[in-house]
Amino acid sequence: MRPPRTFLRPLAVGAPAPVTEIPVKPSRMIHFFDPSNEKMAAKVPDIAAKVDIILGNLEDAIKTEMKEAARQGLVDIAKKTDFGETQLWTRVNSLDSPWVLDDLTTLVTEIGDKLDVIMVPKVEGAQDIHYVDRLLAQLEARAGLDRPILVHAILETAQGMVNVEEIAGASPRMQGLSLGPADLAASRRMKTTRVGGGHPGYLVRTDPVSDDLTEGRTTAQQDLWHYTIARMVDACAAHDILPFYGPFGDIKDVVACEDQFRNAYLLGCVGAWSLHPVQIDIAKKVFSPDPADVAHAKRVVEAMGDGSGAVMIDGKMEDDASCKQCLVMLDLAKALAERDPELAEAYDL
Ligand SMILES: CC(C)(COP(=O)(O)OP(=O)(O)OC[C@H]1O[C@@H](n2cnc3c(N)ncnc32)[C@H](O)[C@@H]1OP(=O)(O)O)[C@@H](O)C(=O)NCCC(=O)NCCSC(=O)C[C@](C)(O)C(=O)O
Ligand SMILES: [Mg+2]
Repeated sequence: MRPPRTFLRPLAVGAPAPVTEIPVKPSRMIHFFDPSNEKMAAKVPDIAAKVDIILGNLEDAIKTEMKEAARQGLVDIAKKTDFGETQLWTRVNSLDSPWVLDDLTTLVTEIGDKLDVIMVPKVEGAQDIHYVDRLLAQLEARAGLDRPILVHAILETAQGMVNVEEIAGASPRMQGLSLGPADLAASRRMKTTRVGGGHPGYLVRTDPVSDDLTEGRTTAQQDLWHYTIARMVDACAAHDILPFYGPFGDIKDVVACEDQFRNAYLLGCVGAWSLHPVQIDIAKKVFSPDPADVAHAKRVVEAMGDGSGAVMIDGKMEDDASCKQCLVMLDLAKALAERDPELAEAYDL
């Protein structure tokens, strides 16, 4: 770890100064596309206008023989597209792969001025972030960039989970973390073959009511990812960076996707990945606060005046702490309303 006084110094001569705060922009969905797939790539300008973040994926899900085409495809798309307020991210190949050095070198040199965040997969500890941090500083200096590119890490190995706090605080570039449930399940030897979501075998059962152990006992499916998401959220909140749920692979099951996204939203995540256009509106719905919650939050904040003391609203006690909860809701609603006129109207902001 760098000592506090040097933490915010650029890591290369001529590199832009690190940011002191991670900008909090609408980030309800990170929409993945394959830049080597011409059909998908052709849809990028339209999709970019609908999403908060669009991400050109270079890692898993891109065939080995298409790795270079995907990298070049992303360069071409970024150069010719005006993304407006939508953030442009990429997921580069893993740090132990033969492609990542060219991914970083090419992307920062060619389109560094357009890239907001680089997602790094399979991060195992602070050392991985330190490697990317220094390399990005060198490349930014060479490209003459005037703002640093931020870094987002995917938690998808048991080691990454064990080191999640040090990863979150490894560099002022750290923008956030996402859960990678498929690689993480494999790394942990979990016995699920699904990409995120629940499993019917992971359940609790009520006690027996008779000697017949099968009689009258109900079960409830539990959330396989609760511990992991909660731990990731704490690491992010402690370091003032942003947590995201990752992918939900059962594209057809839009109902369970919404449930998984909502669990993550309630636990503190700011967004999730959309792998298919059908998941964009699910994320938009789930990660935009309910207008009724926003109206309640407004009432509490108004009733609390300077935010101290206690008041009764609809039979419930509200105090300094619940006022802070309401401010979290209201700050998010305001940020989204600035971007989305429909939400501004729904929230009356
Ligand atoms: C699932 C797939 C194969 C189904 O693709 P499909 O073509 O079979 O689906 P479709 O329903 O037939 O598609 C309808 C239309 O939508 C288009 N389309 C479809 N998807 C997209 C998209 N994302 N963006 C833009 N357009 C899209 C598609 O091209 C088609 O266009 P058309 O009507 O003109 O024919 C396809 O959606 C896809 O490849 N999605 C992205 C997959 C991906 O990025 N996976 C990696 C992230 S998850 C991961 O890595 C795990 C993790 C974190 O690492 C870990 O847990 O460890
Ligand atoms: Mg993965």
